[in-house]
Amino acid sequence: DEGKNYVSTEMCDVLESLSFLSVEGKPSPLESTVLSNTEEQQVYEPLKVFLRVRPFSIEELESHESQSCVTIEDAQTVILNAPKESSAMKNSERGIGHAVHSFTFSQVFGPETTQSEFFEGSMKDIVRGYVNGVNGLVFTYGVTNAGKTFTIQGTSKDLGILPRSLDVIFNHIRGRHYPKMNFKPYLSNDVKKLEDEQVKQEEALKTAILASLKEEAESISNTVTNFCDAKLDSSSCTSDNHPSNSLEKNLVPPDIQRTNMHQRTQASVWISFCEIYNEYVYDLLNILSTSKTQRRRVLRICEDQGGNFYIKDLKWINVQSPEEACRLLKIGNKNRSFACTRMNEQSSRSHSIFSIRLLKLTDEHQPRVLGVSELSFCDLAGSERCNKTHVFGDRLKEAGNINNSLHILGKCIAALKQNQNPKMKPSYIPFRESKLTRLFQPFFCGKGKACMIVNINQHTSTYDETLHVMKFSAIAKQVIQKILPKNFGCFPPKLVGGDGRPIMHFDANTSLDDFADNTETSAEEEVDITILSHEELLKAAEDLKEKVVAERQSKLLLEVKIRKEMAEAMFRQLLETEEAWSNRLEDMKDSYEEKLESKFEMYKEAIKKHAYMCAMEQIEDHYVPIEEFLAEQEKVEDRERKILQLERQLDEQSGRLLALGSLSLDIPATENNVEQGLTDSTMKRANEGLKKQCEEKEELIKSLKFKIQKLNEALLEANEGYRKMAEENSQLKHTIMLKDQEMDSLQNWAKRVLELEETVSSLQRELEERKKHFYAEESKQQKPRRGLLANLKSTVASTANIPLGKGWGKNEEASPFSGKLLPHKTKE
Ligand SMILES: Nc1ncnc2c1ncn2[C@@H]1O[C@H](COP(=O)(O)OP(=O)(O)OP(=O)(O)O)[C@@H](O)[C@H]1O
Repeated sequence: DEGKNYVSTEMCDVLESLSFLSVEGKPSPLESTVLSNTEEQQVYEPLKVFLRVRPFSIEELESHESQSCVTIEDAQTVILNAPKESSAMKNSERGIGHAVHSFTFSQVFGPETTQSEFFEGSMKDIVRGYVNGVNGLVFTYGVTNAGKTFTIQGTSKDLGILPRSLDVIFNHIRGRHYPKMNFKPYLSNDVKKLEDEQVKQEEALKTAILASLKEEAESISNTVTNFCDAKLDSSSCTSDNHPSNSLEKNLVPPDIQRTNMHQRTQASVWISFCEIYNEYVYDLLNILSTSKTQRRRVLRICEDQGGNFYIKDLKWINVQSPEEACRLLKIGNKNRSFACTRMNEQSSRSHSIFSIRLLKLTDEHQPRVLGVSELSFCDLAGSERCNKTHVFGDRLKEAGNINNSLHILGKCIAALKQNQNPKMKPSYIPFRESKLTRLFQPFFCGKGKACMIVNINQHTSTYDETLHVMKFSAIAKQVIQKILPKNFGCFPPKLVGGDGRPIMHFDANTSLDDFADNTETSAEEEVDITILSHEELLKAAEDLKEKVVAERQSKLLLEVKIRKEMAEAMFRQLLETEEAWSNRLEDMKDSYEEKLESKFEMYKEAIKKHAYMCAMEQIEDHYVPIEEFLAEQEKVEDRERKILQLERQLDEQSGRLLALGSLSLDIPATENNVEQGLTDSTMKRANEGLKKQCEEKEELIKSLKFKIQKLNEALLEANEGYRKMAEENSQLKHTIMLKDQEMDSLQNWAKRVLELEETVSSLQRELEERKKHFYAEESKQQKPRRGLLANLKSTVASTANIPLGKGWGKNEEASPFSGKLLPHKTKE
């Protein structure tokens, strides 16, 4: 199945034959066809894992180290035999694991392999891909003293893969080397065009860095010359005068070399060298002052828009020859050891990364950038584990960090392996969990080609660690890499000016937005305190204390401010709540008052009615019929009229008497006396009658007033009664409300109970069905049984008229056989 993913070997060859440095900005017709389909651009191939077994040193041979641990079976296979004292052997004796393990690799290089053989056998693809524009990563993995640094850097007499690769690269670009420094690598894959002033700064920086190793410059150039001389002597050399040419010829296909001669492209080579120590990144090309108080600057890992990580502010130095590059390597090593000496550590305690960036430019008056490719060599720290090394303090911290980053590398590789299996659930690849894996990420995500070199020694004392390394590499070997072969075709570099702003667009799709500020993964400046002296640490502690105090104060102020704001907010909320409640209270009061008033009116009416009824009852006792009253009234009126008439008559009579006064005094006087006597007596009677009636009426009025007073008192009493009733009424309402709430909750519970009952009944039904199904299955299975037990069971079942399965499952006590049969069934 994996084979389906691979583009055929021919396709790989075609892709690789498209030289990164041989085209003039436009893809060749062949390239166009290859790149027209995105699927076709991708090449899938397994991660190359090479094993290199270190030879025993003279001392080791003299101390009679056991030589039976590692056996090279063939060019791909190696066998590990656990020595007696190893944990692997002890475990295998206890039945855990095996004492012998076989591992396969892309290629196994035995102890007798020379540096040159190893380079040719392992680096061909990577360097060829690199000069063709494919990014490359080579990392060495193994325990301390296994030969990792020897493999990458080598010695001055026996150069490792790094100086050899440099030599091949420079030979490849010979005659087309871009002499200026005005195009510089920028961010992860971009190029910055420098102003003249910046170019001068670059040159000054380079001179300063190289000057720091001036005294050793001679020996470096000797080293490279030695290497060339060595190559001249080697059997692999051809008659070519330049030894490196022969090496290049072996690596770069002849057709590419031919093509290159006629192409007008140029290349600019830039170098960086850094280390990751205790999860801090340091630039090894920084000029370190001799002052012990100077701290090394910690660099940050940032992420560009494409999600690629790069080291911010890492120095990239332009090199014009492999000698210069080797000098920078030496300076980096010196800086590393200088820092290490100050920290009293060994070189293997950090991961070092040496990178070479190749910028492809057009050969014009004003060159354009065609592509960027990067080749990185990573010398990983020794992979031994803390428990084995018995370390404490700083060493334990180092070991922890190393183990952690290697562990995360292992996790990433395991996740990559798992993700390429379509049957398995894709898992998260924890690239971001360590600085090392962050920097490795692009190489495992199609943006480069990685290759792993596993270094082992044959020591019995480190057998368990070596076995661990081998197991790790066995997983790594199964990882399939997806490679997008044309770096500049897939990830076109952006060109920015000295100020970091874009100055040229390489294609129509590139916009200014693409140059937005990159995201930094860590916000704070990191400082590695492990490199400080006691006094410095005390000072740093004091500074930190002050910072803590200041921080606490600011936090306190902030807290006070927040609390104040919260209190204000709460107060506002309380006021609002209070207002809302008072409004509600007012509304309630109004509504109750309305209700009370209406009730009060009702009761008033009722009381009025009642009072009227009572009054009517009382009035009945003194009832005077209206007709009688009217008749009496008429009588009174009649009498009043009569009185008036009599008074008028009296007036007339008196007038007449006055007129007759003079005529006859005697007679009229007598007549007058008689008439007056008559009138007086009549009036007296009438007055008496009237007085009597008036007295009677007054008495009636009095009694009526008294009744009204009584009625008023009754009304007051009724009011009081009404008030009490209203109070009772509100209490009753409150009680009813509480009861309603209880009722609601009871109803909810009842609903829940009903639901649960339904669930239980459905589960019971399901259980019943399953039981039936199970019994049916069981009886089917039992049918073909022939034998005493089967007959016995069927007999018992038929006799007891109980299904056999049920008898076992439910009626164990009822069946005499059940006790014996049940355990048998459970076993089945
Ligand atoms: N293939 C080899 N042939 C000869 N000598 C070797 C070989 N490999 C390693 N050595 C020697 O073994 C010693 C340890 O090698 P080296 O320093 O490269 O180990 P290392 O794995 O890088 O250790 P560390 O992790 O501590 O840096 C060195 O003296 C080196 O010269």
